Amino acid sequence: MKIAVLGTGYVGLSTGVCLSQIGHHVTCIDINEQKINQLLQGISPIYEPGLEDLLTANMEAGRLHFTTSLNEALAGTEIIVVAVGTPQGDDGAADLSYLVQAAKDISAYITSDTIVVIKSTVPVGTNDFVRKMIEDQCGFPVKMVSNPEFLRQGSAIEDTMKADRIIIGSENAEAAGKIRDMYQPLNVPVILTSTRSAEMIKYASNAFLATKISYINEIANLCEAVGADVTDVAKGMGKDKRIGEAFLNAGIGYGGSCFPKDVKALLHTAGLNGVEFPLLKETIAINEYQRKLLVTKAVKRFGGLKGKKIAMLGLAFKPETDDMREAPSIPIAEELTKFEAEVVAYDPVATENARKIIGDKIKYAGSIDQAIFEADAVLIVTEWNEIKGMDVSKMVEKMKEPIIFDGRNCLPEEKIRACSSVEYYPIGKPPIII
Ligand SMILES: NC(=O)c1ccc[n+]([C@@H]2O[C@H](COP(=O)([O-])OP(=O)(O)OC[C@H]3O[C@@H](n4cnc5c(N)ncnc54)[C@H](O)[C@@H]3O)[C@@H](O)[C@H]2O)c1
Ligand SMILES: O=c1ccn([C@@H]2O[C@H](COP(=O)(O)OP(=O)(O)O[C@H]3O[C@H](CO)[C@@H](O)[C@H](O)[C@H]3O)[C@@H](O)[C@H]2O)c(=O)[nH]1
Repeated sequence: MKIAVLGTGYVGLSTGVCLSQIGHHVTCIDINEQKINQLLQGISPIYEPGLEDLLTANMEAGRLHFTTSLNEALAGTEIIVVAVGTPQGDDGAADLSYLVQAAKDISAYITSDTIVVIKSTVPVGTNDFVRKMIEDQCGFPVKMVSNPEFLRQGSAIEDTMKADRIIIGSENAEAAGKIRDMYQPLNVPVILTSTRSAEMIKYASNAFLATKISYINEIANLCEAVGADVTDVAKGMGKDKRIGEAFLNAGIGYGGSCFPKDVKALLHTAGLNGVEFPLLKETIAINEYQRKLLVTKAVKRFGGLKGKKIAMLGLAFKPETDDMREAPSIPIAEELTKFEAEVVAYDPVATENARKIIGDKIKYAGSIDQAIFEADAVLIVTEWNEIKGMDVSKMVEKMKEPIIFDGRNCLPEEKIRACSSVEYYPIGKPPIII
């Protein structure tokens, strides 16, 4: 099939690459010329494992193209997949301005055969609204499909190629059938729904996962108070198939480009429709508390942080991505500097993106060793393999004081116990002090 993907960000690019990998002819369009120029040279503008190899292979096979020209991409195209950003607006609602612009852009190229697929995460009713907008311009009925995306950054390719399910929401059975055929080579279970249910499935899934994280974080805080170990508790809970083991890792809260904004957007939709949804308000409040927990603990341990050298290990919102959107490292850096600590941070790939957001109020190191040298304490913020795998005994020897606050419970206990002197403060577990 001939497919155009509008927006080559984390979702659009991964989708475009995977659709070409299963044999379709895909043209990806973006308004960002710099991105398209990089992509035309076979260079991925984002760090995403496995993406660049598939990108170059499919470009060489002639199935994957990039352009900034709508005409080049859309003329004669059967399927247009819209994957532009829907960031958080000032009032918590999803900002649909990129989507509205995209709808205007594509209107001129739509025929009665074209199927418009909205992959961006959009509030319930948006597909209907966009359809009406395009129909007003075109003057004939337009085929719309809501096809929300569930990939995670850091495993985008695997999540797309081996998805748990594909949601296809449409009021047009023929269009839904065609999109099902588009995905057929993936051999993934497909669920057909109305557009409104498809839109709701996306928000309900993200809000549920975010709530699961806030729940385990609250259990972790209680574990700390009563002397239990949240890792054991989560393991014991997760073995119950009705609960499941995934998303029970306690830590410094959820971040990223999706959970924070999508929970707020769902709450906004609830408010517009007269539904209180206090559960979601609590999910957000717990997360806000959790994001600053490492600093709260450090302040308590030292009785103040003025002049203390604090090493932050990890900046990206999760490992295997360079994305800094809503990363817990941002409020942590802010709090630390508010307490007048001297902060030196290290991240294997996100440093340049972090610098654009956090700026020069903290220093950036080129290695773990450089960051931790003569530090009064280490704060583990992102559980990169390099950080999990570090030699803790050697590390603490290079610090001024051997104090570690592990925001991801990612250092193996045996490595801590092998240290001759250490103070190790995990989340939701008893500290180890040697
Ligand atoms: N990032 C994720 O892991 C993820 C996962 C599932 C769903 N989503 C949803 O998918 C959507 C896209 O997210 P993202 O993280 O890929 O965003 P992103 O910001 O990385 O990418 C969006 C891209 O769209 C481009 N764009 C904006 N307007 C355009 C236009 N009129 N024409 C062509 N290109 C245009 C931008 O230049 C940018 O490159 C959002 O709705 C998000 O909520 C994201
Ligand atoms: O047990 C856990 C699992 C995750 N997190 C945190 O939660 C956030 C989100 O992590 P993850 O879900 O792995 O990454 P995302 O790429 O943000 O993916 C989420 O958001 C996407 C955008 O909507 C969806 O497509 C995915 O299904 C959904 O998992 C990160 O800050 C993680 O550190 C935890 O604190 N504990």
